[in-house]
Amino acid sequence: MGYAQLVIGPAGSGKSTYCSSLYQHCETLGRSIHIVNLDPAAENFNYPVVMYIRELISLDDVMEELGLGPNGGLIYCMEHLEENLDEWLAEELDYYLDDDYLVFDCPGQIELFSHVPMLRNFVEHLKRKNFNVCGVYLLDSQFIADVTKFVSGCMASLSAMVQLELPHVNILSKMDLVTSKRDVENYLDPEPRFLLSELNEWIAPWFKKLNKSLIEQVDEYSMVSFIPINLRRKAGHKHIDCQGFTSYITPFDLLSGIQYALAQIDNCIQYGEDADMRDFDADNDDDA
Ligand SMILES: Nc1nc2c(ncn2[C@@H]2O[C@H](COP(=O)(O)OP(=O)(O)OP(=O)(O)O)[C@@H](O)[C@H]2O)c(=O)[nH]1
Ligand SMILES: [Mg+2]
Repeated sequence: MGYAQLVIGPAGSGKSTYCSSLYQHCETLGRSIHIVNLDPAAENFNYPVVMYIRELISLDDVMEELGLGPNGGLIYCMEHLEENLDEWLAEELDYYLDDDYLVFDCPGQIELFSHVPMLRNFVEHLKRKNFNVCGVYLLDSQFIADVTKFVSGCMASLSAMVQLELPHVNILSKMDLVTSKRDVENYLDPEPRFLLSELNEWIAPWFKKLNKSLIEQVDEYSMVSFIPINLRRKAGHKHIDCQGFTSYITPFDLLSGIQYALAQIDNCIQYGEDADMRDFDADNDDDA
């Protein structure tokens, strides 16, 4: 049994930064994770990779040789990955099976996980290879600055969840950029009624029915809850909250977000439980 996180989310939402922070966090814990970069446009990232899609195909080559634009080129690269799943990925994955933990850093074009089928087929492939996979959706904290943005962010996350059919964890990234404590409290685990009344304040009255059904959708899937993380601020930096209180960021503050997110994700894919069960079975065998 293998374990995997599929790290997705809109362009610039902090996916690659999350992957590198997760790598560092696991390194300090002495826990092994392997990162795979699936972005054919990415030239620089701050983590070691075990697989890198540019070894298979690169966006620059595709754009140059086929005369495609960046988004058409990306779709072409992902289709190429899909066609080569059996050769490239399966061959590489064979090294990473038992109890291995892979983290896939994906490109930020949301069509890849909202309606085009490549990532879904990719996930199916991982499942067939006996991987437990969790979708980790990153949303930039600027989405909570205004309720209309927030609802659109939720809908994009929801469409990824429906399309990929995976256990799903939402992360609100770049929390250091949020200055209003009220926003944080209202949006991390928001009440549908709160969202609806805020939306109705913003949008013309004839959209009320639409607002209601949007919020009902979000509520029905009970996915509107976000784990906040801040990967930018350095320990020791001064933080002044909205009420004017000054505090200093401790290394623990920085760690706690990613630690909590990892625990939630591990729980979704039952990481650790299988090992516990094996230990339990082994103990029972010894007793017998
Ligand atoms: N302030 C702040 N900036 C962050 C944080 N996390 C990421 N960033 C910045 O956000 C920008 C985008 O981060 P990336 O990690 O490259 O985002 P991405 O989702 O991988 O982007 P694409 O792969 O291009 O879609 C970079 O300038 C990061 O330094 C954070 O917690 N706080
Ligand atoms: Mg990236």
